[in-house]
Amino acid sequence: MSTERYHNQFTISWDRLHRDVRMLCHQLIGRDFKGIVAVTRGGLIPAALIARELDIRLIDTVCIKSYEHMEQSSINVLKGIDHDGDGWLLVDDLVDTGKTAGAVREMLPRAHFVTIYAKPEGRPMVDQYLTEVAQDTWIQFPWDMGISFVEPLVDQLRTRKE
Ligand SMILES: O=P(O)(O)OC[C@H]1O[C@H](OP(=O)(O)OP(=O)(O)O)[C@H](O)[C@@H]1O
Ligand SMILES: O=c1[nH]c(=O)c2nc[nH]c2[nH]1
Ligand SMILES: [Mg+2]
Repeated sequence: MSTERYHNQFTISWDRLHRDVRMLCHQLIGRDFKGIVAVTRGGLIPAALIARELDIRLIDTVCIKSYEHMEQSSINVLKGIDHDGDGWLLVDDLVDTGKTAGAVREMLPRAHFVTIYAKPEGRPMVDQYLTEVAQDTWIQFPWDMGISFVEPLVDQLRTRKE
């Protein structure tokens, strides 16, 4: 872990993400949305999965950057949107400090805002989320990971002793 804020890691596999998104979709079924606005980049994959489950074809984006790995800087809006979100589903992967969500909420005050994961500081910013994660935990998403070889334990210990 490379910053002071995060002491634990919560690793999400593709399977887990897919299952969690589908569980959130169960809570959204029956609502009639005009379309989805995904918060790039993290919101794009949940948005695609939600669109498939709820049969939504109209998908727009707001493009925001604030983190460089685990370090947050000021919110940089690269692309906004020309409506207030009325009738739209707004999707991001997670809410952490809530700063990104705050900026997005200002742009789309009437949208129904969902995230898959929410940490306590940012939680009040969203209308709905699936799973709460502790504030000091970094959520490691599958698109930021790769499958790699792991040395057998005995070899790891031998290397450490040498
Ligand atoms: O609640 P906050 O503390 O503002 O953090 C949450 C935001 O941080 C991440 O995005 P990031 O800026 O890393 O960009 P990305 O979606 O392109 O990975 C994540 O996807 C959320 O959008
Ligand atoms: O991949 C991520 N995991 C997190 O826990 C997080 N918090 C803010 N931005 C984040 N990105
Ligand atoms: Mg993001």
